[in-house]
Amino acid sequence: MLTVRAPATSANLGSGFDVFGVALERPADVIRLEKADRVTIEMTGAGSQYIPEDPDKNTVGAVADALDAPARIQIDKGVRPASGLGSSAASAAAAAVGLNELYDRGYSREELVPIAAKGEAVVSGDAHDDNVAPSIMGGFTIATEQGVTQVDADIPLVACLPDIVVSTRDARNVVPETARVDQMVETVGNAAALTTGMHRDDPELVGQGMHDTVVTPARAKLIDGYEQVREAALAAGATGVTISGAGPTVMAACAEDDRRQIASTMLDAFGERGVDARVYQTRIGGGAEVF
Ligand SMILES: Nc1ncnc2c1ncn2[C@@H]1O[C@H](COP(=O)(O)OP(=O)(O)OP(=O)(O)O)[C@@H](O)[C@H]1O
Ligand SMILES: N[C@@H](CCO)C(=O)O
Repeated sequence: MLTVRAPATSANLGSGFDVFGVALERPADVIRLEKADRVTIEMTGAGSQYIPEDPDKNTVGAVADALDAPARIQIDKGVRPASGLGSSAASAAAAAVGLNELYDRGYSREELVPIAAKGEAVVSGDAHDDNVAPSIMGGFTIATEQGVTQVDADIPLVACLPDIVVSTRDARNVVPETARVDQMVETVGNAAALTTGMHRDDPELVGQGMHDTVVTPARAKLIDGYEQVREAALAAGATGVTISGAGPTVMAACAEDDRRQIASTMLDAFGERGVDARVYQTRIGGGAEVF
């Protein structure tokens, strides 16, 4: 049996809607695979009771189809579904990397990105690459129609996951259809600052570049306590705060020394709203690993 660990990811980072993503050092999905006559899926772990084992409804089923690689697939979820931490993408990424190796298909990591994205299409209707790209390739990724650009980066992060469910499908329905030119100018500036910050491992520049006035305010309404948690994290030293992916996870960038304080402050702020939450003190990490 082959074992693959694929990390949770955070897409968008504010200014990079549907383009930017980072791999997180933790949490992660772990899947085990062996060749079989047909695809079967067994799920355990965080939120696994809510995830269909039917290959037509699970992200890994679409990936196995795309690679023509039937297998018995056991998935241990470290990433809760509908979290904003790329839960569905982590399984798809792990399956793409693992089945490519199991069946010796010979695809590069970059070539596996659109294959894993077929799994994402099963759950959200769209084959966007911004979670599967970092889960497969690690670091900071810029996914466009031209392909994926990857940069290794080291930025401390705090991911605070409230006990609220926001599906990607619902969160996409509230995205505004248009933006003003002044918002476009601001977004380009912030995205450029963030990209430069990733190259320099500079949490200040990354945090500054996470600011977004187009998509994030519309989605914040789906997350009870978002504004309070954001303000509390900034007051505790976060360099930037935004919604992770489609939410409800709230993501803060910070300096290493401030991470612990920011984590407890974010938990307290959700607690004051009566919302249970869990927090990951994490950082940008590597992509899927085969054992
Ligand atoms: N292997 C899988 N792992 C997780 N969720 C899956 C899987 N296969 C299918 N799903 C379904 O995908 C949905 C969760 O995916 P969704 O994209 O909404 O959340 P997410 O991946 O945590 O968030 P985001 O993409 O915003 O970071 C759930 O309805 C779940 O049942
Ligand atoms: N870019 C996507 C990521 C979620 O899968 C979104 O924010 O809708």
